[in-house]
Amino acid sequence: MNNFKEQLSKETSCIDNIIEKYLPEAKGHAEYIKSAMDYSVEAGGKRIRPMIMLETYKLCNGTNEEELYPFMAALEMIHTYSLVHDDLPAMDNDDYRRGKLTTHKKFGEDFGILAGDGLLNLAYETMLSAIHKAAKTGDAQAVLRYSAAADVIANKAGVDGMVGGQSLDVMLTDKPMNEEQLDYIFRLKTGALIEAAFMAGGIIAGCDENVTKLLEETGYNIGFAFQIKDDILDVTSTQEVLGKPVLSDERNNKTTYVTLYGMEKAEKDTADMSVKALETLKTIGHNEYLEDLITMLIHRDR
Ligand SMILES: CC(C)=CCC/C(C)=C/COP(=O)(O)OP(=O)(O)O
Ligand SMILES: C=C(C)CCOP(=O)(O)OP(=O)(O)O
Ligand SMILES: [Mg+2]
Ligand SMILES: [Mg+2]
Repeated sequence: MNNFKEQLSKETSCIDNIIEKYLPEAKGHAEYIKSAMDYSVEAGGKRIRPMIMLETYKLCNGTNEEELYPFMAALEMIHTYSLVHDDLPAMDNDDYRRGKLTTHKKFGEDFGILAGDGLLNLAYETMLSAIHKAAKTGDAQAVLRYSAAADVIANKAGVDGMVGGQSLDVMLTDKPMNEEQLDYIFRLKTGALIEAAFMAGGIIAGCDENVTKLLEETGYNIGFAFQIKDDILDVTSTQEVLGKPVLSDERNNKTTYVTLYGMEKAEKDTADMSVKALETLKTIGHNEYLEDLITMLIHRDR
């Protein structure tokens, strides 16, 4: 595990460097919004989505890592935009994220909204540009793989994915929530992008539809467990460790996995879903680092 921690910190900074290259240079008339976009992404974050994409690519025997970079950056941009908007006064109204002031607190609410818009659009610009580049070289197979990955990412981020999950989450704030509704919210607001990370890594490596299905299933279990753990940490951690306010769910009168099922079941289900994910993954192949990463996610403290 110590070796894993070292590798994790190295890989996280590698991914930081990869993402940075796709961010805008803050200058000209759009300097302020570009600074807000850069600030939001560069504030930090665990980078687990691009990391999962990269490690799944390796698991599926991908051989040219660089082809994945625009898609890794795009997924982190989409994730970051979602956090910037989630923190807005109209939604969770949080002042801290990733150990720093939230984007709207630092740049104003107008630029919190615009920075999110800018990041979401930049994600598609980045993926389309990679697809166009492959088309120009005449590599039809690459165009097919890249466009299939972009299609999955777009769907999982959209109204039948993350946006849909967040919408029900917002609608049921201050209202009672049943198990089926909580399931829908967890599967979509958090699970969908994690599913996209696993699937896009596999698709770009060239895996077939059966493996893509297994990767989606893996992503579902990890994503769900990840959100349960987020609910647990909201009541057990501290702002210093988390980098974002604790007890945010309680303040917003939100039903969480912990309030609905209790802490004991929350802990157990996190562990069980993570084991399920590892079992599915093992039917595809072996990547020790990815397996350690999954185990780390349920034991994480931030
Ligand atoms: C379309 C949008 C805006 C999507 C946001 C999706 C999302 C997972 C937000 C964070 O959830 P959370 O509020 O439970 O987590 P945190 O504790 O990190 O704020
Ligand atoms: C989906 C959820 C629970 C929001 C936070 O995601 P992360 O915990 O991955 O946030 P960062 O590390 O990217 O800040
Ligand atoms: Mg929220
Ligand atoms: Mg929130």
